[in-house]
Amino acid sequence: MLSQEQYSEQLYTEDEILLQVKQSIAAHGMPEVSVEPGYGRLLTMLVKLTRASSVLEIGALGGYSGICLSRGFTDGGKLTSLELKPEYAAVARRNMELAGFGDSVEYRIGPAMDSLKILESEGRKFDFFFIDADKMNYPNYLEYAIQMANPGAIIAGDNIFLRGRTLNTDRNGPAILAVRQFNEMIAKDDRLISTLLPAYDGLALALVK
Ligand SMILES: C[S@@+](CC[C@H](N)C(=O)[O-])C[C@H]1O[C@@H](n2cnc3c(N)ncnc32)[C@H](O)[C@@H]1O
Repeated sequence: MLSQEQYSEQLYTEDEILLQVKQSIAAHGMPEVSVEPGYGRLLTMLVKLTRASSVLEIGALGGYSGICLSRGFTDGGKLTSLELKPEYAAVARRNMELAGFGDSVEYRIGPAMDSLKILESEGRKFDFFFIDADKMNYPNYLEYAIQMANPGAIIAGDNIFLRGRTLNTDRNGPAILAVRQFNEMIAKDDRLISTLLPAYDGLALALVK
């Protein structure tokens, strides 16, 4: 029997551009940990719904989520994408160009915490955040996002269940503790209106009041 996610996905026709992104990720020996297609479509919808024009992505990989986010832009928009590895950012940039978004993306290479500090010092503000990088820093990324949010901004955080490890009380490694802390912040912080979506590996969604 199909899982709920498999059932949902087989209703959609293959997306040639996103398929090409996945092929390039494999060809470069990169890990295939792009956002799940259903959440990619949700990112497009949310950017469009909120008419977000400045989007910050933490974790570019091969550009899959960058394309999904950019597809939501209405009258122009800019994606700032933070990526640790220059070789991954190069693949992401190429894929963004092939998807027609080469002129609307800016990559900042290096540890995202360093890039965030610089962006904050530049006074940058964003309408939309997609957090999808090293889990240890999820609480730090969330705090930066809240600080750099325009009112009404959306924050999305992927993989909040860590393939079940978040729920396993016998597992208490630093990344797991950090994601639990992130989820509690999302749920309890008075500056946010939020929910957690449990499909796939879990997606946290918050609106900054
Ligand atoms: C799950 S993948 C991102 C997937 C991408 N958002 C997508 O859906 O297409 C995580 C990415 O975060 C990057 N990353 C890991 N640690 C990082 C850090 N400290 N700063 C910036 N990027 C980091 C990895 O190199 C990897 O490309």
